[in-house]
Amino acid sequence: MANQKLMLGDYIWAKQLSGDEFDIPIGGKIVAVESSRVKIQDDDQKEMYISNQQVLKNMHVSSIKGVEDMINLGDLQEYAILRNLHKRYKEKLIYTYTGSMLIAINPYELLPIYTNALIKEYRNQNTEDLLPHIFAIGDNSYSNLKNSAKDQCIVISGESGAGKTESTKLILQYLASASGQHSWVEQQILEANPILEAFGNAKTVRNDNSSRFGKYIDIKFNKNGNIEGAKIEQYLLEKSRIVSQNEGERNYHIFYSMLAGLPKREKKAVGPTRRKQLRISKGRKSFNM
Ligand SMILES: Nc1ncnc2c1ncn2[C@@H]1O[C@H](COP(=O)(O)OP(=O)(O)OP(=O)(O)O)[C@@H](O)[C@H]1O
Repeated sequence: MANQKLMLGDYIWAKQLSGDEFDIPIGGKIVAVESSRVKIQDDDQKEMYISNQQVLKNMHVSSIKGVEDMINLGDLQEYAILRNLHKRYKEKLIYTYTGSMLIAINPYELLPIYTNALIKEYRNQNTEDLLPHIFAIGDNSYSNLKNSAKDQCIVISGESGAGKTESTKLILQYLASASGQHSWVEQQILEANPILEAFGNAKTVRNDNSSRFGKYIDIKFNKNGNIEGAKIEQYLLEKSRIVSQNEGERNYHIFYSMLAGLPKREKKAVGPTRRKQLRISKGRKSFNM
């Protein structure tokens, strides 16, 4: 874009020159213009000089403002998608649509966006009138189920620690609440989680509460839309973790819970045997058993 005049205040995309194969263009606002280069400020307020040759193009207005549904991005490229998500995340807007899909970014902090009042707000509302939210996905499924009487499916996927388990619980919380009549079946579905997590979750280097199994949850609704029951199928449990764990990781939570609850004498009898060590220090042997 060497020939086009670059103006102060313009938002541009610029090539990175580090040579890394995963490099993508960066977006920024021009804060200074010189003859052969411009200074830009990126979304983290970091300033850097970019040569005129590195400048790819002006940023589309949809990327400057940010969009709630990325179908509306003028520039539907990986770099524009990542910048949009990053920009929203910084404003604590962790949910963004891409058509009927919802992208969630793990906030790693408790945001005040899962209240009962919000559940009510998302019930039967047009998703376009409200901020993108996981409750809207729950509501969409629930409304489709009621209106079409056809089974619905929500697929939650992502890398370890992305927030799949938390998202599943939030959808269940929404469905339990939306289905109206509070019965103990709904309560049982929600309360089954801690037990399942005790047996199937463990601390890993990426997630203190990592699910080490896949889960298929089947929720049955009656004609009135009330929850009547549920079935949880588990698959691919990481069984090897029971006998060995990588450095910095743990066995399944249940073992620690059991030990924590045992009286001292019993704990000694069933607890992990201490490793025998033979340490030889200056001129004398010491044994740690
Ligand atoms: N919406 C959220 N709000 C606040 N914290 C969250 C949210 N989603 C996830 N977290 C935090 O991130 C941690 C990891 O999330 P989660 O266990 O759901 O990941 P996961 O995708 O299920 O990982 P794995 O595949 O390892 O089981 C949670 O324990 C929680 O602390």
